[in-house]
Amino acid sequence: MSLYHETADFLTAPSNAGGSLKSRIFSKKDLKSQPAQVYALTIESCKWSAVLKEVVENADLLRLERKITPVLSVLLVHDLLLAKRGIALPATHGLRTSIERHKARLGAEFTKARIRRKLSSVESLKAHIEAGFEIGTDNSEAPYPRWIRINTLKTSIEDQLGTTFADYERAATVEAVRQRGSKRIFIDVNIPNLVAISPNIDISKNEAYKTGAIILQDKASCFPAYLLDPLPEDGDIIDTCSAPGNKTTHLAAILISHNPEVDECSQTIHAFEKNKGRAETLEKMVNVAGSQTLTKLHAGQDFLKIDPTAATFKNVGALLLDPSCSGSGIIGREEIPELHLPVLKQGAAPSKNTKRPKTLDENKESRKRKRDQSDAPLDVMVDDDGMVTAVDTEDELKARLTALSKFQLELLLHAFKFPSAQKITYSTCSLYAEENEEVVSKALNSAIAKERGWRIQSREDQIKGMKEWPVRGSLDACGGDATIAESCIRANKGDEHGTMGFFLAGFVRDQQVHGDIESQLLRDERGHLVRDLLGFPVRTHPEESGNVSNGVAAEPETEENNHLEYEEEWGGFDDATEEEVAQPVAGDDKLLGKSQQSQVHPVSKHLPSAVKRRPELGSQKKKKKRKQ
Ligand SMILES: C[S@@+](CC[C@H](N)C(=O)[O-])C[C@H]1O[C@@H](n2cnc3c(N)ncnc32)[C@H](O)[C@@H]1O
Repeated sequence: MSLYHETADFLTAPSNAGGSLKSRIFSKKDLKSQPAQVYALTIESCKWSAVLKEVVENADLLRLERKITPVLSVLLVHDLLLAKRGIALPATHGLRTSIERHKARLGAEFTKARIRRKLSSVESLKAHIEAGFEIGTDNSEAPYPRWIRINTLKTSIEDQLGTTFADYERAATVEAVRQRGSKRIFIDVNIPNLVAISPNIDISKNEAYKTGAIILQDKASCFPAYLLDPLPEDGDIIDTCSAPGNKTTHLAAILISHNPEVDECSQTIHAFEKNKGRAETLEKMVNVAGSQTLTKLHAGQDFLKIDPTAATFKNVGALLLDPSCSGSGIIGREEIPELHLPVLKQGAAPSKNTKRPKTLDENKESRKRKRDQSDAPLDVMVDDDGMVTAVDTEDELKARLTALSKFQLELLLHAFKFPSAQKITYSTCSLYAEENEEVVSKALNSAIAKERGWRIQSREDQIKGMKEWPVRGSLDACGGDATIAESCIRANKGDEHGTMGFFLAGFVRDQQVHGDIESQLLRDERGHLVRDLLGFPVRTHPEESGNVSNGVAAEPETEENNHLEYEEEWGGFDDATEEEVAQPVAGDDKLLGKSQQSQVHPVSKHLPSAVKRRPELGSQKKKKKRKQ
């Protein structure tokens, strides 16, 4: 099948799959063409389709070439007129010859289309298209604006408003930027340094984008790093599942916002990414964003396999968990730019192979229908790692969600084990309660959470923008616990806030209260426990509390204490995890219904409840590394 037929299939297929357009194209196994070529042709042809529709209609191509469908005509005429190498088919191929024999006529109509727009050259027409001005026939609201995070490691919001966005009209609401054909900017009220611009504008060719000064990142995807808010006293940070790196680089920007002197910042972000290919993307993103000096990449490393008590992680005070999930909250088909299809002129008989072309209104209707169908049962699920799973039945969906949630819980329980950790965020871009509130409830009910004093970060203890965010967790999915539901943060796909579907919860603990025994134990240079003659671990300050045998008597013997010794003997083998994963589920709703909209609590003056701690890192060593 040719590049043109394969691309036409993506443009006309009903959208009942999750995942972004990109992931659907790149994960399609039997694609004959290069996925990158299919993706580029889809996007570019849509962008140019208003002009190409005019060209094809005025050249009367559909009447003259009955075998060419409206979608194929847009794709082929796009390449004939605009691609460097023309139509990517052999010179004798039927599709190519049926377009090329009208080359002169199509070229003349293209020139007329440009002149009608009062543009002096093809270059100025290109600039006009890139700026998104050609969506004028449709002023309807698009479901999503384009969210852009200003990367404060490289620039400031003031600089960007004066340069990249200098000629944008300022919008007071996010609704105002969603209007197609507009050129507006909205400054977000919840997340600092975040803006939304009109959806038709392609910013990817802009210098600020290419240099990493601005980063395309959905508003909801900015929630986790903002909620975690790593402060200097939080020490090092772990991003457990990092690629492609949106949240890793956001963490770095927040770190520096609290430590304006980059050289003075002694904190490290440990960025784990299990998949080596994705780790390469992560590295590129970290470099482009300018956060490489703050980030230690653990490429190809599985976070679940690291020892939380290792000396390298002894200063880790905060962890961000954004694990693989079903990806059901990802904005899928809606991201495809509007496609204008040519129609046959009145009176002309439709060609044999051409279904009656739809009018613009009909197209809008069918797109709306396709969007509405996105809640219908899935036949394929594309997760946010691009993994495709066939899901024909409710049982298959359930099995997939069970597997994902088991992994997600395991990850969260592993994060609870870091001795100095006091803050954790857990997030997914899934709409399913199984991967969200239910994971949170199971984690809170786990033995390790209770032993180590982990609790959910209440809404009133959350950072301002998250406390004020109105969409909260599902009460049903939290087993009727209003405090937990209120503490959970959700973002709905397709509501008035213009975000992707997302879930987030914060966990905190007070080190003084839980009296973490591990931090009181003496370790040798390799991080192994130092033991006395009887084999008991020795405390760092034996004069205060004696050895651990005394400590055990003073503190109740816990599974965790036993666990510590066990881990020492067996090199980190962890038998508690499976047991904890098997904890019963709180609440048995299978799929999440409507998100709960709650009243905003009065602004509390309380500090986040996690007790702060000074990092103990040798900053000299790091300063050297950064200068290299
Ligand atoms: C949802 S994506 C992360 C998105 C990322 N946080 C961002 O904002 O750009 C999940 C990533 O976690 C990686 N991953 C999954 N399991 C992992 C594990 N056990 N350890 C480290 N990385 C893991 C996947 O390969 C995938 O790249």
